[in-house]
Amino acid sequence: MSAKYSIGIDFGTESGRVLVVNVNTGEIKSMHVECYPHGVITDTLPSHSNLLPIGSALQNPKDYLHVLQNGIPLALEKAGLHPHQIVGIGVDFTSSTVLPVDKYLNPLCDYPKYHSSPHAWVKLWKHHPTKNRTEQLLKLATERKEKWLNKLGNNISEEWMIPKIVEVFEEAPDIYRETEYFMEANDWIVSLLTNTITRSNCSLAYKSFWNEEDGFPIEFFSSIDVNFGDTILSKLKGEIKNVGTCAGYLSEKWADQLDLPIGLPVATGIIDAHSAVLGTGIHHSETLLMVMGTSTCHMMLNNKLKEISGISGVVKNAILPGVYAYEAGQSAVGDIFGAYVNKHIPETYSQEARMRGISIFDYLEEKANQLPPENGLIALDWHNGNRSILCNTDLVGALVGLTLHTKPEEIFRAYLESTAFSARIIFETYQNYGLNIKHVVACGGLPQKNALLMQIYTDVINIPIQVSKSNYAPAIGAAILGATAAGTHSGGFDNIKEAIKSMSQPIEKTYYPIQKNVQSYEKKYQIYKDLHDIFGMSHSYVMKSLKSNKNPSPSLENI
Ligand SMILES: Nc1ncnc2c1ncn2[C@@H]1O[C@H](COP(=O)(O)OP(=O)(O)O)[C@@H](O)[C@H]1O
Ligand SMILES: O=C(CO)[C@H](O)[C@H](O)COP(=O)(O)O
Repeated sequence: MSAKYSIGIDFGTESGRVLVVNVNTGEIKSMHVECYPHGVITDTLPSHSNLLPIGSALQNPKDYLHVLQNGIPLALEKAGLHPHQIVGIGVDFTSSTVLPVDKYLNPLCDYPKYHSSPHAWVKLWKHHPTKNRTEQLLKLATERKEKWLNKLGNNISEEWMIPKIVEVFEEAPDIYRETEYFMEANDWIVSLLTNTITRSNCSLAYKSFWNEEDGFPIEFFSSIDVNFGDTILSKLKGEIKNVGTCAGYLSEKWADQLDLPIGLPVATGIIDAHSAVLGTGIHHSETLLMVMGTSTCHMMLNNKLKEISGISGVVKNAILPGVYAYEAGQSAVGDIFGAYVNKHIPETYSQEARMRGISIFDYLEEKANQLPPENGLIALDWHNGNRSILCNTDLVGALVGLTLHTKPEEIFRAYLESTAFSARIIFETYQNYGLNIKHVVACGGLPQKNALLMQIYTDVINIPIQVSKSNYAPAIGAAILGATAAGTHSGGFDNIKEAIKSMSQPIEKTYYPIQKNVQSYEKKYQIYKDLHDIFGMSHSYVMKSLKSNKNPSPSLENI
């Protein structure tokens, strides 16, 4: 009998990856990465010269289709498989990445009349121009004592779906009216492939104020604006399905385009970081997973519900049936290193790296590795705001301790360290609420790319960090869901746990704390925390709750 495979598609911030994974062994038979031709649109829309509002992060939905249309056939060709060896497809996506579509699921940005309106395009998770509106939503929800807020870290983020939709409602009423559905990009892809309208419980619960018990908060929506309340539910309709179920079957149109069998099971979508929990096979409640790339998400599973202020949310059944999944995050990590390397490195460094045939990242890592942890520079890593636990996209980065002699590698190392300190604040918040952390696993692109970074994290948190073998844990997780959607009768699995046992990726390497560095970083971390409080508190929602005589969260009292 020929081996069976599942396709996992991971839509990231800059690119999409298609993996073909053996359902019995987890072997990655082939992989294809497609960079999005339009990338992240921050300044002007294609063929238009009007500047977009600061903080815009839009995308062209055609780029996602490109990943399907090019990526799947190329990955299959590389794998050399017969299409009937594929048992299912799973999709994960960055979130909340949202687009308005018509009743045929066509994106409104494809309509010539809307081509020049930013509100008709995909708003990527890191689209941040909606600060004031989001603050108003939070104020309103807090005043109304909305129950759902407790499970979302007592916060509303600009990175979520509803603030992005309210932005369209208020600023582009014509587009809002003409939108048949606002779709998470993840659900859009799954709905296109299956020719159904399906929504995943995972993105809805973390990003759209929906929950299993109460559904959408319709009264809250009406309190924003009666017209919004009257219209929004119909634009969010679609069958809501749990992660781990089959969303539908590959339509004839897409089967033809992708050269796959008609009727192939397609899994309900999942957020990328959540998918990585499946891909790394984490099931223990005392293990924290860091999904490290452009940003970092800190994921934990637990059978108990704890409502933790400042995290991104806790949702039951979002990753594994019956289990609560916790998410917190840092909205820029690799992005900070990338911005520094691309914009601030002297030409002499780039030349030297080129001459040695290594990347500028590797060159800087080598130089930074020669520095002791005790150097005097400390950075704040808020170049894209602070997602957890201050929940403030307005916050900005800082560098303290510069002299006339500061070298680029010192700054690079300070940035690496600052993201580790920021991660430790999240760790301590989880722990303060009773989520014990005994093991730490790291996956995503960064752990494989920068060993110094991983050693610094290990020394800062003083817990060994296990690095997953695969850079592509989210795509593996998606493939696991594809195999689960297929069921045993088609060569897949009847439940996610069985699929995880066969397909999740092993640990490749473990970093251990170096005690001398642990002590140095302990001191430095205390200074980081002081800076964190001074620069963060004046802006943060914590101050707002203090002003209104509410108790801040225990974790915040401790810092
Ligand atoms: N050697 C390196 N050291 C530190 N950061 C790096 C290195 N190489 C790439 N990066 C950063 O890592 C990020 C890419 O991470 P990756 O996990 O591959 O992407 P994504 O988050 O889109 O899935 C980019 O932001 C890039 O600037
Ligand atoms: O908020 C998210 C998950 O809830 C985003 O998907 C994530 O932060 C972006 O991921 P990446 O850095 O891997 O592109």
